[in-house]
Parts: sequence; structure tokens; C-alpha cells
Amino acid sequence: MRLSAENIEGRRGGETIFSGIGFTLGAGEALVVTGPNGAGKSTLLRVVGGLLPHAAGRLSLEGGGEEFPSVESACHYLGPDNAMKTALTVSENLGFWQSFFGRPQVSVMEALETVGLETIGHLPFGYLSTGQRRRVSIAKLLVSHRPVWLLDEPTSGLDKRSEAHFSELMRTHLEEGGIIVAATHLPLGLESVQELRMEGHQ
Ligand SMILES: Nc1ncnc2c1ncn2[C@@H]1O[C@H](COP(=O)(O)OP(=O)(O)OP(=O)(O)O)[C@@H](O)[C@H]1O
Repeated sequence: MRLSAENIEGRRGGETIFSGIGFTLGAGEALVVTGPNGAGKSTLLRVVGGLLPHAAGRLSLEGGGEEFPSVESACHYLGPDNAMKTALTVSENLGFWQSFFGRPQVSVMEALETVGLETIGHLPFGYLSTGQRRRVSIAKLLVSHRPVWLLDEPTSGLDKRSEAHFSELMRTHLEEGGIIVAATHLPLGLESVQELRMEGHQ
């Protein structure tokens, strides 16, 4: 599998935020996107995941087969806002996302066990602490199989132990042939990653 971006331009509110962005990632490879606030890191992730259009350039995925015919069909986006309903329980939220994404990988309970939250599946998501909310969002990555993980500040709010555990989950995803694109200000604990530095348009 190969994810390529060539000469991508991203716009917000009619303004060009970045242009000429390119990268190529094969199975098992990760890209860390860095840069100052407002440089366009989140925008780039959303463009790659098909959540925003790109104003110019080309995104492509080779080797996705019938299962993943397009870039966006292969992407699993973890945004900064968690995308969970606060009134639904943790398990209900994850169950929703599993049926939304399809291709179940592990059960909701197994995913919660993996992130160490198996005892709080019955609680409304809104009761959870910041770090617990983030861990539920990480569990969301595990309930359905999608090979490309797009991670926007994935470790924000995590304590050191959860951070180290998430590094392990990312390493496993890469070892299994997955691809990661992560926008972050914090080190992710991955050994060999490509780096894309975005400076933004001044
Ligand atoms: N809906 C919008 N309309 C207009 N401008 C927007 C919109 N959303 C974001 N922007 C602008 O686009 C630019 C890039 O934002 P983006 O969130 O991609 O940056 P970032 O690199 O992820 O920043 P941070 O490190 O603060 O998360 C910013 O200047 C922001 O104000």
C-alpha cells in the first residue's frame, strides 16, 4: 500500500494556508507533521482524510484493492475534539463508530481493555476526564480496521503511562502494515518517522 500526496494546496475561508505539500508513505511508514500554531497541520490531515477539499494537487492510494478503493475509504481520523456524544455511554459511542466504519477488528470491550478502561464502558462519555476521553478515542481506532491513521495531537491530555502505551499501539499498527500521519507538537515515541515541517503562509 502506498499513500501519496503531490503539490497539495489547502485553503480555509478562501485563503491559501499551504501549498506545494508532498509526501509518500509505504506500508509501515509514519509521517510526523510539525509547525507553529496556524501553519495548517490540522487542515492537511483533514484534506488527506477527505474531510476538506484540496484546492490543487493530487492525493492517491495504491494497493488498497477493492476494500480501500480511495484515500478517504482507507483513513481513520482522530481529531482533537474526540467526536463522541457526551450523553451516550462510552460503549454506545464506540458501538456507533464501529457500525459507522464497518470492518470490525476487535469488540468494543476488547478495545476498552486495551486502553485500560474496561470498567467504565457503562458511564456517559461526558463524565470522563480529559485523558480518559482521549483513551476512548484511541479505542475508536481499534474497533474498526482502516489502514491509514490520521492523528491530530493524539497524545494531548494523556499521562506518561498512557502516552507510552499509545506509542506501542502505533508501533503495532505500523508493524501490521498500517500508515500513520500525525500532527503533533509532542514526540510520539516512534523510532523512524518522516518529518514534514509546515511554516504556513505569512
Ligand atoms: N473554517 C475556517 N475558516 C477560515 N480560516 C480557518 C478555518 N479553520 C481554520 N482556519 C485557519 O486556518 C489556519 C490553519 O489552521 P490549522 O488548524 O490547520 O492549523 P494548525 O497548524 O493545526 O494549528 P495548531 O498547531 O494551533 O493546531 C489558521 O490560520 C486558522 O485560523
